[in-house]
Amino acid sequence: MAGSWHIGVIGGSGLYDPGTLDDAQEIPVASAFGEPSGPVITGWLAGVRFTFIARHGPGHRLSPSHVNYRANIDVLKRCGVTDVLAISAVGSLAEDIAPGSFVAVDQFIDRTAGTRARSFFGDGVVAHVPMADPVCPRLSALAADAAQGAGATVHRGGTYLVIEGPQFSTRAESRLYRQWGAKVIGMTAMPEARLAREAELPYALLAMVTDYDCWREAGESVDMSAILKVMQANAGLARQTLAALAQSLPPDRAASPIDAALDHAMATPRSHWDPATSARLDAVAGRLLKIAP
Ligand SMILES: CSC[C@H]1O[C@H](OP(=O)(O)O)[C@H](O)[C@@H]1O
Ligand SMILES: Nc1ncnc2[nH]cnc12
Repeated sequence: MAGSWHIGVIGGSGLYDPGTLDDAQEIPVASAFGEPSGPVITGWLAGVRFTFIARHGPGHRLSPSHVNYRANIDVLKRCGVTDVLAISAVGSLAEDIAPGSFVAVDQFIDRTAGTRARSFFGDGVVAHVPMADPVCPRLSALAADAAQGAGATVHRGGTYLVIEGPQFSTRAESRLYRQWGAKVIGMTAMPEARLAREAELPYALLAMVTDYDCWREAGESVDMSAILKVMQANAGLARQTLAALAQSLPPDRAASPIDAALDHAMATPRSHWDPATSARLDAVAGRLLKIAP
């Protein structure tokens, strides 16, 4: 069934506000999963609704390990977002992916420490969603086209290696990740992408390349001051990408298979759902809760 687009944007390092949105307002949205990273801003661009949240919060006070990824996705779902576009600063693991360019990521390798809450499920309601293709190809292509239209150099496809951080990698790690075929490295895409899938939200990630990490022979290492310079230049381009995306979205949003990701994922029959857990899942699994058990 076709409907309207409502794009949720998660702004990463350097992107702490969405730029000018028509009718922008901060809306109070509480999550059953705790505090989101910061204010939720909603508004319009070219007649398309956008709702924005800054991943590290105002003033970048949350480290990658302390972002409440569940609350962020849950509040976007509660706002009625249909699709999530994540924007992230990353290091490049490939010579041809230069700082300043963008990568429309299509795969992830998760090397986080396992301490981040990475599922909405458990506690008496068990689900296993497929993650073989973690990125929505439609949203990713639209975002890549929009970034290109805004003037960015865009690489389509590439694996994002997610480390726990907050320290950058050692050279041995960085070189190992290249052997694994990863193209970019960052600290935040997991569990964000997993949670978006559980919430039946098509997810795409536009990675803004800020550095070459530390794998190159020349001996340079990653340096926050160099990263900050690239991030400042990229933030404007990211906002222009949102404007270009709004202009280019098809007028109607055709349904995506990801909108029904939970259909074949539930291990626990509805009759056995824990009542407290199902109350917390009123947004994430709201579609299933509306169907008679
Ligand atoms: C500022 S460099 C390290 C920092 O930037 C990235 O965050 P985000 O994905 O939110 O843009 C990276 O993952 C680290 O958290
Ligand atoms: N080299 C790098 N490693 C991890 N996260 C990053 N974010 C930006 N550059 C990065």
